[in-house]
Amino acid sequence: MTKTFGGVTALDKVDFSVAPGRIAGLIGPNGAGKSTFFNVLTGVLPGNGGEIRFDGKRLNGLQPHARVRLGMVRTFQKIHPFHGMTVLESVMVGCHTRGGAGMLSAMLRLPAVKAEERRFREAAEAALAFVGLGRQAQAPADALPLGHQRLLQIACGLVTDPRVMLLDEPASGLDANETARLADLLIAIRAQGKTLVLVEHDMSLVMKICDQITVLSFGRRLANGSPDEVRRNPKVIEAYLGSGEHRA
Ligand SMILES: Nc1ncnc2c1ncn2[C@@H]1O[C@H](COP(=O)(O)OP(=O)(O)OP(=O)(O)O)[C@@H](O)[C@H]1O
Repeated sequence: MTKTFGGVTALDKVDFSVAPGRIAGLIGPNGAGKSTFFNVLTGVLPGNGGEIRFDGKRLNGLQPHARVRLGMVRTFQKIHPFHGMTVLESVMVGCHTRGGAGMLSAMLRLPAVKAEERRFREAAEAALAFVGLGRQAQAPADALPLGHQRLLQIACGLVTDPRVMLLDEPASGLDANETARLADLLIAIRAQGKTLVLVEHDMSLVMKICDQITVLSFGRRLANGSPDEVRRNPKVIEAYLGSGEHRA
């Protein structure tokens, strides 16, 4: 994958792959290209070169919602809860990416729509229970503390029944206990056979749960391998020490 912004090469022929049912970490100092990578992968930004394949299917040129329908969802570092909605309603919004009933049927409230809404509600309740927010279902979404907001984001992704989840700094702002709970949750999601790709600055979390780690630096792939291989790689140590971001 290659992506340029004017004269800046944010991604320079970055090679990345992850097998089903694995957790991949994408790390690198500030400005390394991690967010750009997610943006091109999800179709928010067009790439300038390269190819994206998902389960053998070429994704280049597909709109973001089409990629979600194929089973690729993303959570964002910045949280934008739906104002005026409950936690449960927020998760139900995500269900509409997999809904079958059309807009007209929805407006006429045909029986098929009611049945679908019931299915959405059940799926949303199951996703909330899975992330540990079952008891908060009726709370206003924007009143949740940050740790719960992050779990809500994950529930919103899970309810679409994705095959791959791209998580943008899921531990950002969490304390040690909340991060430990998040680690358990991500491992439980992997146990369901789902694939996770994690952009994260919390090195202890990345080292603990990732099966593989790719390190970006100045838009290039600096290293790729197991947590142990990456931790011992002198180029990685230098990139982090040089950036003053050594938080391992
Ligand atoms: N929309 C844009 N227009 C111009 N340059 C951009 C744009 N988005 C990113 N860049 C540049 O591309 C490079 C990679 O940025 P990116 O945000 O992808 O890095 P990052 O690894 O996600 O950083 P961080 O850890 O700080 O989020 C940087 O040099 C950045 O300034």
